[in-house]
Amino acid sequence: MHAEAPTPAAVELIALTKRYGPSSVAVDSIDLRIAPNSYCCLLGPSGCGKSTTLRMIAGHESTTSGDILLENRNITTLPAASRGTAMMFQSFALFPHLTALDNVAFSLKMKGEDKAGRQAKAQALLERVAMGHLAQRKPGELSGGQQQRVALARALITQPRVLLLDEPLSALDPFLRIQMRAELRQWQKDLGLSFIHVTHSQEEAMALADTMVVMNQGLIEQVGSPHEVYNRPATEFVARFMGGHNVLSTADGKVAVRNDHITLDEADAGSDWQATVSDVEYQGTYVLLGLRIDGGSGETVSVMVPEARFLQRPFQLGERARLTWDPQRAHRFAA
Ligand SMILES: Nc1ncnc2c1ncn2[C@@H]1O[C@H](COP(=O)(O)OP(=O)(O)OP(=O)(O)O)[C@@H](O)[C@H]1O
Repeated sequence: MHAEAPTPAAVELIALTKRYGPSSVAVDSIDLRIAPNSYCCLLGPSGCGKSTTLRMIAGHESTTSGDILLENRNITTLPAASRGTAMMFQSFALFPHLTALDNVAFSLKMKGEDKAGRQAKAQALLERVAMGHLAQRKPGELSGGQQQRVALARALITQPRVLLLDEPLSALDPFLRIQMRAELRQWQKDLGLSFIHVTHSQEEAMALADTMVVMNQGLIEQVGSPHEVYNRPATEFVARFMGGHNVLSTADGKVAVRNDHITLDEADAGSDWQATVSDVEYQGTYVLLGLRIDGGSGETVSVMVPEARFLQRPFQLGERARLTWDPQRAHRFAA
């Protein structure tokens, strides 16, 4: 009896490392498996190494050591064009003087494919992203969303197995960004490819990802679904970076408690966690309160109170309150 071969990862990184100098480690021996047909977001603050990781996968940056496998094929030293990846950049990097059709057909032209063949393939891809009727427009005559679709078609024309996206939405205004985010997610599902998307936005990563990879200082802090990462942050860094959490020093050590899992009650001198309201921010469906904990530490805690509850007891600036939470919702960090 033969055991079934495990499905290969779309992309696997093995001890992948990038040094820009003897004392500058941009990516520090990371291991990662990205599932086939999944949306993966590399997330982290500026300088954490996410773009360098993406560029190494794309072949736009050499590796210092380690391996990159694409569907079990070692692509670590292959030229970018032979890897089976394609890249979509911030602000899409379309050629302004070429029509949408010629932008999409460009890489086939570079490969020497004849004009009729490459234009037919480019037109078919533009149809696929609902841009067929605008094939003769130049980028300057298209909206931001339409440009994104052209950029996608251009990336897909090389028939990649994995699409790499470097901050593709950051140049768009907030309204379009949210609309385009939904389109990216839909395309990934429709195309059945894996997308690897670099972003510094927690919100964007949570909205898009099947798998989030949170990076910090060249290392991976946590890999998991948005739900796992948000509800069980592995480290203090992840809890603070994701936002929506308070990191509290308790008798049992540091714990993370979501700001919507803390309740405010009347101050009561005999109990722990007495605080003074230092900030009240109305945000529509809820009110966000900042409170300074009593005692020397001056720690502040944020508490998200649903609007209706706040209206029952509208704590004001300078008022005293007591914080409570269900101990089961106080999350301890791994190791
Ligand atoms: N070409 C380079 N030469 C030297 N150092 C570099 C180079 N590119 C990046 N670095 C350094 O490597 C580290 C990781 O950079 P990288 O661009 O991967 O981070 P990032 O998380 O993508 O940040 P950002 O969101 O700001 O682009 C940073 O400390 C950066 O200064």
